[in-house]
Amino acid sequence: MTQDELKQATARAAIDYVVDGEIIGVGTGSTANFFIDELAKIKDRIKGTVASSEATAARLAGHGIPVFDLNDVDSIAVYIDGADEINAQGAMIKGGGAALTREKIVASVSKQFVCIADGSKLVETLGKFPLPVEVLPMARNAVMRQLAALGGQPKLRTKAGSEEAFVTDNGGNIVDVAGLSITDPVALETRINAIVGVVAVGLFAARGADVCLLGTPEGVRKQQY
Ligand SMILES: O=C[C@H](O)[C@H](O)[C@H](O)COP(=O)(O)O
Repeated sequence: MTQDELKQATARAAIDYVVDGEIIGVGTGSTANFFIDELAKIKDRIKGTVASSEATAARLAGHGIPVFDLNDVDSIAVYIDGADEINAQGAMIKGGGAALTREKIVASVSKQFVCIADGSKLVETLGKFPLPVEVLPMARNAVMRQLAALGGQPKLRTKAGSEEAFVTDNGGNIVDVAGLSITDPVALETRINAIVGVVAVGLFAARGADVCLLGTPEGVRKQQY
């Protein structure tokens, strides 16, 4: 099976977690896109969605699925999203697609977090994938110095094929921190959150996944935390 087929299988399995008549939180990225396409097939069963990025909102709307502003919603039954890495405890690195801040907000108000990922995302220790951190543009160099002091190698994310800083949906920049071996994800998340100028860190550990649906050649493996 190709990686895309594994992503599609896990996205399909996530439909079992959709709660009828409720609002569903929807993540960002290639795996989340497969989920959106599956959700479109049962769109009449749900009240609507809250999107974690402009790209996700556009794809949902393209399928005719209602997208609500988070401020107009009281509760979200379940949040379904991919990950760049996930460990055996359900802690994740996210933000490869630069959507980490809105993803974290939507996840934080959702009753359940279902991570959908192909098997390559399961790791023993988080950190091989450079850790994305969203920063306010005026603070990026100051924040990068502090991230270097934590032992990582921070690098400003640039627009594809350009030297210009990449700009998120929120007007922020992204710093990717390589070289971290994250043995205590909750502690590092707390430490980076405390740096002034950081908008959000792509460590989802204090609020990790409740369930992971991992696509493997032997089928979709379910892990509950
Ligand atoms: O910002 C992007 C998100 O955190 C994604 O969930 C993450 O990058 C995984 O994306 P993909 O499903 O494309 O591997």
